[in-house]
Amino acid sequence: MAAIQAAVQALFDVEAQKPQATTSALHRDEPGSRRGKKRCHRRSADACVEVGEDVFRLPAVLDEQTCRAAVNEVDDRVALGLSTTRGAQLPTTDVYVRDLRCAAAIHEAVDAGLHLMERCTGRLVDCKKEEIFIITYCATGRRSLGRHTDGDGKRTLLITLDASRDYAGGGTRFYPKEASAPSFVVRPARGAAVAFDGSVEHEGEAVVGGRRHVVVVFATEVDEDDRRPSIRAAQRRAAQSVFAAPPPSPRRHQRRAPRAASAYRSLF
Ligand SMILES: O=C(O)CCC(=O)C(=O)O
Ligand SMILES: [Fe+2]
Repeated sequence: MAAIQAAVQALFDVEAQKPQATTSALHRDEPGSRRGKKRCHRRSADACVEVGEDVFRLPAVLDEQTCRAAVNEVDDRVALGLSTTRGAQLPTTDVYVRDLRCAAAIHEAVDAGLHLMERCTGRLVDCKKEEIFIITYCATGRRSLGRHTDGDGKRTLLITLDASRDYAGGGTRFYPKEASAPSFVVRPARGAAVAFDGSVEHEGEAVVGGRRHVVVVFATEVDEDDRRPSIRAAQRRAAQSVFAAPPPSPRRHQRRAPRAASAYRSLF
């Protein structure tokens, strides 16, 4: 068990790295794939991939149950008229995460996502938890969000809460800074995310069926100050909790130790 714990710890002790252009788990996360339905602690924390300049796909940081709970609560609050909007320029239907019963789980998932963002970009970012919101689109109401940037110096994390079969259209379209590069759409699987530099132009594609819900986090780079170690440690702990399998109970562990150990190794 000690060896397993050490192996898991070693993963998270790796400080910010150059962009991870791995692969596999990501592609298995594509909408519609069976793996998209598994719990996020079964995914590799390294499954981030740069899909365009300064645009990264991240693996699932939220499990299906929490995604469903959040979607239900958001829809209830919208039906009760308890939503906000971002304003005339970018009209949206938003609900603050801080108002949801599952807020703690989403905040932990956001911290895990911010940890992965540091691993992708080499930059430590943080956000104000009370400002995180969920934007909801539906075919018969607010269905899209016009082309915009989120601002220089900002890093945006968007976590998808719906399975791709729950809505038609939708996704985030990116317009690369390189004018000759074509735009592209990212539609992460439920619980998975996309992270990007806020200066990259993007838009919320029109939803033409069903509903789409996205957790929106505007993060900023953390200056070289005393808070860095504690912020980094908190994000690393969140990633450990999200990606590491829960420790087996002592009795189960005694019975099944060899299998558990190999399962851990194949995760990381
Ligand atoms: O819905 C999306 O995919 C984009 C959301 C977005 O860009 C924003 O909330 O600023
Ligand atoms: Fe945006």
